Amino acid sequence: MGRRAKNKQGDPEPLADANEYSARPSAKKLGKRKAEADDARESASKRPAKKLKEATVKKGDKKFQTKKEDKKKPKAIVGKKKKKQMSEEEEEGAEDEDEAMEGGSNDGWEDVNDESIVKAEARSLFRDSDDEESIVSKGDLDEFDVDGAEEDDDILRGSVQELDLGSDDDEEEEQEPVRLRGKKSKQRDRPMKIIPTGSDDSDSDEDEDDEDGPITMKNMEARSRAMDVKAAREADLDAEEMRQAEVASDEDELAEEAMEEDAAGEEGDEEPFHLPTAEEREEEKKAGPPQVYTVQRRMRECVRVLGSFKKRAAEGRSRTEYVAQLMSDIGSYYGYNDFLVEKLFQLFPVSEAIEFFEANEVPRPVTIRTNTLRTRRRDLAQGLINRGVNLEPIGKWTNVGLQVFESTVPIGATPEYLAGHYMLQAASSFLPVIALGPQPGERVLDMASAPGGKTTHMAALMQNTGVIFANELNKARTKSLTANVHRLGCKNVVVCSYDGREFPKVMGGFDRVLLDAPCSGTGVISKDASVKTNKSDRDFTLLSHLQKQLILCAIDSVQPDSKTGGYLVYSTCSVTVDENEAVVDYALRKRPNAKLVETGLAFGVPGFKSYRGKNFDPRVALTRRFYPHVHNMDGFFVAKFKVERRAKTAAGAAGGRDAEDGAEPAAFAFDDAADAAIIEEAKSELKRKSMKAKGLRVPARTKAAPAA
Ligand SMILES: C[S@@+](CC[C@H](N)C(=O)[O-])C[C@H]1O[C@@H](n2cnc3c(N)ncnc32)[C@H](O)[C@@H]1O
Repeated sequence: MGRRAKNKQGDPEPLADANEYSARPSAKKLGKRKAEADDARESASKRPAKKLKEATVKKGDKKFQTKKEDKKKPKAIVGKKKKKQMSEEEEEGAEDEDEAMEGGSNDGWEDVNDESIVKAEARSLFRDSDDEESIVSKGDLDEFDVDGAEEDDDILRGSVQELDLGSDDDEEEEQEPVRLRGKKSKQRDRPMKIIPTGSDDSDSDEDEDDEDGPITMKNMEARSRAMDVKAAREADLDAEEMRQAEVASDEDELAEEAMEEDAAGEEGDEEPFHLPTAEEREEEKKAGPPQVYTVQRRMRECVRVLGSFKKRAAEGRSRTEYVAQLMSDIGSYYGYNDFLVEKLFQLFPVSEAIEFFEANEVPRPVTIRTNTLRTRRRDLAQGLINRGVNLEPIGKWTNVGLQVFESTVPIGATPEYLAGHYMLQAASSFLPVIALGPQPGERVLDMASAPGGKTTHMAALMQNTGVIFANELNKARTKSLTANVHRLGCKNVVVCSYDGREFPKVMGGFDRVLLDAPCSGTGVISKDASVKTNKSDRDFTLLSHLQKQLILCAIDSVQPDSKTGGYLVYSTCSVTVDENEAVVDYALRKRPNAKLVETGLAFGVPGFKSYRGKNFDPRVALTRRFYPHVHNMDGFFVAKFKVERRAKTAAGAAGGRDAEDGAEPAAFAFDDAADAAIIEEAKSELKRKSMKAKGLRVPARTKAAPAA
């Protein structure tokens, strides 16, 4: 995977890939963290400008054929195992390109101003779009329709190394094209004359001419025979390619094993690894921060041992000791406080935890959301490309997102930005709005809305109809919210400033509610490193409590009888369970009329059904988690509820919370009563259990359990 591809917001991997990720050993990478992180930092916003030049490929160019053949290669050729090897080669390739750009006439940025390139680039931008925009755009771009249009797009989008970048057709015959892993393309081995027919005495030119000529009674049989032979030969060649690719794959695996052995050999030169005892760790702490090299090596060793404990652990040492050492080293290496390291470490299998901490050191891709109230994505892309912005659609899952790779202008100050054509917005922030799916004409509440990324997205989806109440507790933050609402031309938004916990008292009966809750921000550490050290246990307790209160109010603000909706989406930019699954589970228990439903998001990892001995409602698996190391986006959580009419319960009647009559419940009066009833019941259950354990006679239950 190339530098660009590595940072491109490609279609995020499904869960299966997350598992695969977790299975990948990370220890090897540790020693190279600095270099890789620096490289990634640099590349997160870059892609080789040569891509623009690739857009100049013409119809009939041999590159099309090369790419077409490349497409046939089995996946093994570009499998994950080769990532490292490929990225090294691609870097070399990228350097070559840079040199070419400096010295030659093919300066990538000059190319940007070439209208045809801009159009060709724009064409590649909208290939995956499945929205109206793409339908509209098609006509404009028809002039670029050439044979093998599919392949054209692939060429424009392909990794640089996969392409022959020579711009001169004449030269191409002589030049050895740049190939993946320096392997010779099988395409080049194909005989020029591909149809050895019975009438082989004729020269190849004639054959070709003949092929293009009209089918006549006379040549029909020969032509049919020739086609059969051609098909058979193609099949042979494909089989041969497959075979060779498999051989290549095996060779790569052997090479990788050899590299691992070499590395082990090098390590063998070092002193044997010794896991410090608790006392030694204490002494080391007193002596000041350990050498980076020591920490790196220890982390590598601990991950290795924990990955195969029985085989590799030193005699007499426990798993807990290795884990303790590893967490301590992660803390000092990445700069987290002990509390947060442990909290985050516990979320993943060991090697995946390292991937997560690593990913937090690398910035996420810069992404923008097209404001469809003002423009279309293709027009925006074209305008920005004209200004020297190198961008591409984020992925198939969004038809409004663009990823910015490089820009000669500040993205937050272009005329398009000032005119409200886009919002600078993390890709993960699109997700809750997509999940909520607000409809035109609806009445929507955004309970915690500043600075308005999601509010303005919803306004666009609702086509400026209906009404969105954009609430924000912090008055100072309503300024940026209001500014964005104006800049993006949202006319259906009412900004208000209440504590979210006052809803639905202030206002209720919404078709849809978004609660993008205040959170610890453990999903956005790459943006705000202060989270690493400024969060304590108490913070999480308080936040979780606030989130639980807010979610109940959000549920109560939904109109269960909504003709079009009746949904709530709860989201956070945190990955901790206390702020996510625990809150959702609490809401399910407290509000039996709220049911979890599918988020409708095509990717993401299911929420935890149980965590550290605590079992959640099994439906919690319908929620979705997003991780920096898996999806290359901020850590995020999304849960979607369908709110139904409340059934009359004893507890509801006692608390006066009965929506059967359509009255808005008095938020806290009811909540307290309902909570008290549940607590009371839990206490009596405990008492019953304890009496039973003591062998005492247990009295009959006096109260019916609340509906599950
Ligand atoms: C995660 S941010 C919201 C981001 C916003 N949804 C967006 O997309 O731009 C959470 C917001 O909740 C606000 N907030 C905190 N406590 C609140 C409360 N009790 N009621 C309403 N808003 C609150 C914070 O000031 C913060 O602006």
